[in-house]
Amino acid sequence: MGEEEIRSLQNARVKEWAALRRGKERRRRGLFLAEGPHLVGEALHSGLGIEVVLFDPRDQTPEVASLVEEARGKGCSVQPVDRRVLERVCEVITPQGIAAVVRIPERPIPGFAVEAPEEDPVLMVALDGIQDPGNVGAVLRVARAVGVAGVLCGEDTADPFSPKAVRSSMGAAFTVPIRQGRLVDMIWHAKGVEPVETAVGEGVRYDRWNWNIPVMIVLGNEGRGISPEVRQLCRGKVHIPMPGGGESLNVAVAAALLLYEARRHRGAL
Ligand SMILES: C[S@@+](CC[C@H](N)C(=O)[O-])C[C@H]1O[C@@H](n2cnc3c(N)ncnc32)[C@H](O)[C@@H]1O
Repeated sequence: MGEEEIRSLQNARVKEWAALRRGKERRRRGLFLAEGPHLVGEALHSGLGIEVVLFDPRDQTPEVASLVEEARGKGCSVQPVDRRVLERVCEVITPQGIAAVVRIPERPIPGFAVEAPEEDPVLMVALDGIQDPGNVGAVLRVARAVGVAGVLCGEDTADPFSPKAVRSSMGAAFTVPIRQGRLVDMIWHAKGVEPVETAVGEGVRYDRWNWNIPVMIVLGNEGRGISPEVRQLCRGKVHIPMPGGGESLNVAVAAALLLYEARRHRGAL
């Protein structure tokens, strides 16, 4: 193979990797990008399928060098690339010398297509039209900390595998079971799990709700809240009091308060 041919093949691969910055391409190929040493490390330690680890051999910190060694030891494909290739592929301005192309995980969600254990009532989260990937990532981060069974992301919710959501989840997107699709259909599918609406100033105070049953905390869009069609499926409504005033809480802050309260009620903290 001539040099010209090798260069054009390499260019085609770089184009394919860079295309993963687009949601449509991620879904079509079932792949996403983990950018920087922290996320590449999380991807390696979470046992995800790694297509290829890209690193800049001229900018190897000890952290990058040890990740490359670990990836090689696990039998992953490892590809040295120029710094400009990393910059072209990644969304962050400084990917710190390493990135990985990773397979989107499909982890089973108890109570959703697979049987849930009776002794530990399912705690799930549903995101209805959360637009900011930073908020989606922050919800995933708290969902992992609390130990939820899974997070359902409606089709109008920002992609949890976008570079920004993955970054703000700090790798929680790799381990929390996630499903993406039409939220109404997914709520129907989660049989025996009670969807609970969350809304400012409406329904029962969140610390007076019975969290000891299988429950799905439904969180709404940053502007309009939960859509009417999803509201219709909810069997209860809770709110977090805001005695100091303000229009509402940030959705990830609300998620944290609600999830920790549910866990505390179950005596699991
Ligand atoms: C920024 S708020 C949306 C505010 C929207 N204007 C409304 O009235 O629903 C985004 C989401 O965060 C959650 N949320 C925010 N503050 C809340 C509160 N005080 N009690 C319960 N949920 C809250 C709800 O899920 C809400 O749909």
